[in-house]
Amino acid sequence: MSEIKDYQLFINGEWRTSTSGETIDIVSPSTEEVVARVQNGTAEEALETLEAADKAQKEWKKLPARSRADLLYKLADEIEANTEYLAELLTKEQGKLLKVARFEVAVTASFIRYACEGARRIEGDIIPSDNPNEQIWIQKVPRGVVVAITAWNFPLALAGRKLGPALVAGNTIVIKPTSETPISTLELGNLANKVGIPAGVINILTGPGRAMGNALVESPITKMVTMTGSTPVGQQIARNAAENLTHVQLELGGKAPFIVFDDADIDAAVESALHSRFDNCGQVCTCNERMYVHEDIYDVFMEKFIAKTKEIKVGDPMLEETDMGPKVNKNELEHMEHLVKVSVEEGATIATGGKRPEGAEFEKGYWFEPTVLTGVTQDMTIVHEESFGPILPVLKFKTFEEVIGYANDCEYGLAAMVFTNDMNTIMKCNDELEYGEIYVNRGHGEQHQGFHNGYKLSGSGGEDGKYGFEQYMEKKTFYIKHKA
Ligand SMILES: NC(=O)C1=CN([C@@H]2O[C@H](COP(=O)(O)OP(=O)(O)OC[C@H]3O[C@@H](n4cnc5c(N)ncnc54)[C@H](OP(=O)(O)O)[C@@H]3O)[C@@H](O)[C@H]2O)C=CC1
Ligand SMILES: O=C(O)[C@@H](O)[C@@H]1OC[C@H](O)[C@H]1O
Repeated sequence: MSEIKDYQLFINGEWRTSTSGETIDIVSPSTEEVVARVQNGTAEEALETLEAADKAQKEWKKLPARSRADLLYKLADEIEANTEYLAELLTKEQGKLLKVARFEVAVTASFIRYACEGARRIEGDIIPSDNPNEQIWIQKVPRGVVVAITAWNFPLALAGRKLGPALVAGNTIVIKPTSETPISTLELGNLANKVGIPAGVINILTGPGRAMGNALVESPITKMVTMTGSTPVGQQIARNAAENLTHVQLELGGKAPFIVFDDADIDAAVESALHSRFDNCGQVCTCNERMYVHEDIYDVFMEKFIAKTKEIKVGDPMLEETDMGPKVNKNELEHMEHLVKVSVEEGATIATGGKRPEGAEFEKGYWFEPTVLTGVTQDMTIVHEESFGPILPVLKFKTFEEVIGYANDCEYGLAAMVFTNDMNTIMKCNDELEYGEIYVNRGHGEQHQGFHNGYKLSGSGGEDGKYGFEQYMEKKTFYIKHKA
């Protein structure tokens, strides 16, 4: 049994035990052991934190953006300097491979550094007026207090992705990590104090979204909510924020199609399809959630793909040789079993996987085999419901029109992946696929300078890059008339 660490709320630069007297156990997905306890914060503590963040923002926004960035560069350096410690916490709380957890820590620092590069690019406009002796200035100004609500699959990176641009723009932030995986995020509080980020600029509160989350979203002090998570919760947040017309930025669910045309580089497509489905146990928003393979190459493709899938080593995420760890919790594991059951009932065939692995090492933990379903038709549940796990339904197609129709037959619109070497096909996919992010001849994986933008029920507002940075600022228009 490993040591159980108790965490507190991080409010206005101080660690505080909640007056609720209640804690939430954080359970390792690999062992089912309690690895930490976090506070179940109260609505009163949410309000107190928002007030502290609001007060701190009045001073924080006066700092030159470059000075704000200097402090955040130091935070990024500290995150990097604590890679092993933070990575082990991520593996403990989320079950991700230690090598992927190290990548997540690096990405967290990288998200923050990328935001810091924007400190000298907060540009406005000076526009000539129709009136004599008058100018029009449009300035970009911070919104105020930003509430950031994050999901469990990349908890630390999602926090960095939001706090970076929020703080460089001159806002302060209250982060509410998911109750599933909050501990690596909570550690940011210690690092913020260490590098001298002023009290109240970064705050971290824990507690169930329906209580703590609601309290933060519904307050008029909150001037922006940025949330990453499921579509139903995103919709609820949008409803709760509507009362104050609070600006909301949502990164939600997905059901990415992975399309392999008959002229694709088959080996490259197999490799990308494999990683885009099974990395992080399939818990990535842009994952290959359904695969369409042209009938002319289906047999040769699937022989290679299924063989590679069977080679995936499921096991202890702390070990270098492991390829895939567990699902994050019991509910998610049971959701996998449910999806396979429904798929088979609807006529699908399990080509490989489909159940919990056997063996002493899998007695405890939320393990599921990498699963490929064939004989799938477009009307099946698994083609439309997000699995967010290691289950891949595969369908055949004949024509371009047919597969585009299948791909767009979806309530989500986050990401799509396409393998072809034909430029006309690529351009037609760009024109016709209803997705905010399209990957051509490669698997998923955003870059900071891009724009992570979900269509339809996959979100609103978008994140990353210059357009994501813009979300964290308001515009102020200034009409200035002077004496002739
Ligand atoms: N588009 C993207 O970039 C990404 C999308 N996702 C999506 O996230 C989902 C999985 O993540 P998961 O954490 O389960 O998502 P959830 O939607 O269950 O939770 C997301 C966050 O919202 C909080 N929350 C829940 N209810 C409310 C509420 N009423 N008001 C405010 N906050 C609330 C949760 O807190 P708590 O857990 O404490 O209740 C959590 O911090 C998948 O659908 C996946 O597609 C995941 C990663 C990236
Ligand atoms: O949120 C996700 O699932 C992805 O956007 C993921 O989060 C951080 C990584 O950089 C992305 O792969």
